[in-house]
Amino acid sequence: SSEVPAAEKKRWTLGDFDIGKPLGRGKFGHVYLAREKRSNHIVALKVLFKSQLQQSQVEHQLRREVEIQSHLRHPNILRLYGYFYDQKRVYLILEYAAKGELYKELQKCKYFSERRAATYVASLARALIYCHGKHVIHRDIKPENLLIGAQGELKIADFGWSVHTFNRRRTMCGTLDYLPPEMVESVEHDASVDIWSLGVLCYEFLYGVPPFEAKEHSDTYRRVPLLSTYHNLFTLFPIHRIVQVDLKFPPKPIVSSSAKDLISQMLVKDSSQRLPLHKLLEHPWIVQNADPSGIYKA
Ligand SMILES: CC(C)NC(=O)[C@H]1CCC[C@H]1Nc1nc(Nc2ccc(C(=O)N(C)C3CCN(C)CC3)cc2)ncc1C(F)(F)F
Repeated sequence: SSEVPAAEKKRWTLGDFDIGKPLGRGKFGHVYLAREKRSNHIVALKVLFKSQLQQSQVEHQLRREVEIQSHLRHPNILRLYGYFYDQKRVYLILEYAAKGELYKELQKCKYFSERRAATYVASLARALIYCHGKHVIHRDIKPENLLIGAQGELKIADFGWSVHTFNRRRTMCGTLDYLPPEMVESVEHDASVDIWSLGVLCYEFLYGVPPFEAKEHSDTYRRVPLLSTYHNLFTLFPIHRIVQVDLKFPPKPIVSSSAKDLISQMLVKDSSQRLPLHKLLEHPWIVQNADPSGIYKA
């Protein structure tokens, strides 16, 4: 296919694109469907306002996101083809995920079948093995950061909180739902933080709610960025339930003990004891339920 040339080789401008319908709002601006005129390649154009980036002091995070995501090439990682900017805005040229946002699909279905959940978890594990192999930790794996490609395959997007492990960060990041104990206690953390978050995600795929969610207010604080949750931290969010890992499985919906076994091996406080990702791919629940293509066929 006429691949969109890599970021470093080309100076992009807005004139290179026909802008289509808005796809929705991201954290710092709108996302539009767009077509690159020369190649007719369909992309998503994420428009970020410099003023908002400055007042939130996330420029360095954006630079890191662009640097990291533009060098990753994996079927389950959303491509970042390039970027450009003008007086007021920064534009990210991103892969268009035709089937949209996973969290909306999860809200619509309430929860996924074991086959669908296992297929998604296996493809995310393969993407994370690839990232960790390049010393990249995502650190913010959650439904809101996952998109669905044209064939139904999952795409990890939004590397805004990812880091290259050589310069490990101790900053608080991501919404609390998915933070593993060592990050809640903000001690040194490594790639195993992504294993914890994948365990939380697997639980949420199967039950429709994350394992350590506060029962009360669960709709209000849900899906709001860390900042407001952080402010309500000691009222809204039971971080003690994360640090003590009091993992409970509701009676409904009925979930196989094999799935519970896998989740219990990932949501382990001691990060060195969490099931390694390559072992996850050999777990009976994954082997028996995940579609090897990473594509969930209804
Ligand atoms: C990971 C990150 C945190 N999330 C985001 O950036 C979000 C913020 C807004 C959109 C999305 N960003 C992207 N979205 C797509 N595809 C897409 C999205 C939505 C729909 C959809 O359901 N509608 C248009 C529906 C159609 C029906 N009507 C009724 C509602 C909207 C269909 C396709 N591809 C690439 C991106 C990307 F990431 F490259 F920008």
